[in-house]
Amino acid sequence: MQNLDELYAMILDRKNNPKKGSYTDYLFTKGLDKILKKVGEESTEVVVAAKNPDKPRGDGELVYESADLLYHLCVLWANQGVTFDQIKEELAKREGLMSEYKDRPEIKDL
Ligand SMILES: N=c1c2ncn([C@@H]3O[C@H](COP(=O)(O)OP(=O)(O)OP(=O)(O)O)[C@@H](O)[C@H]3O)c2ncn1[C@@H]1O[C@H](COP(=O)(O)O)[C@@H](O)[C@H]1O
Repeated sequence: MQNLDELYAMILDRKNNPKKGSYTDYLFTKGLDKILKKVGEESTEVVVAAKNPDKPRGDGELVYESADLLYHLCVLWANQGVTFDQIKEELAKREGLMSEYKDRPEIKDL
């Protein structure tokens, strides 16, 4: 079982100790533009999977594509020197934030 902490740690290890033939190493070697292209593609695939639950994997399609996106996001963070702890700290700062928006006007259809 691999949690996000472990996945990020493994990706960082690939960055610091390049392993020939590894897909993660391939992304780091290609660099930022390639990583951004993959994050963009995988984001779109998440959207398509959510809109088309009748794909071969059914609901599993969204799970599969979401995992792909999370992996590529972790590669982007590692490439840019952003730690997973920073992401968690940012999320933690937002705890309880919703109450600040309780008087926000209802969102109308765009
Ligand atoms: N979680 C992942 C993971 N998710 C997706 N992918 C790869 O992401 C790629 C996405 O598929 P695509 O068809 O979009 O891309 P592609 O055609 O293979 O390649 P390009 O389009 O990028 O040229 C696939 O090659 C997947 O294998 C991942 N590769 C690695 N991991 C994790 O990273 C670990 C180490 O992997 P390596 O770095 O390969 O040793 C693995 O054990 C996993 O835990």
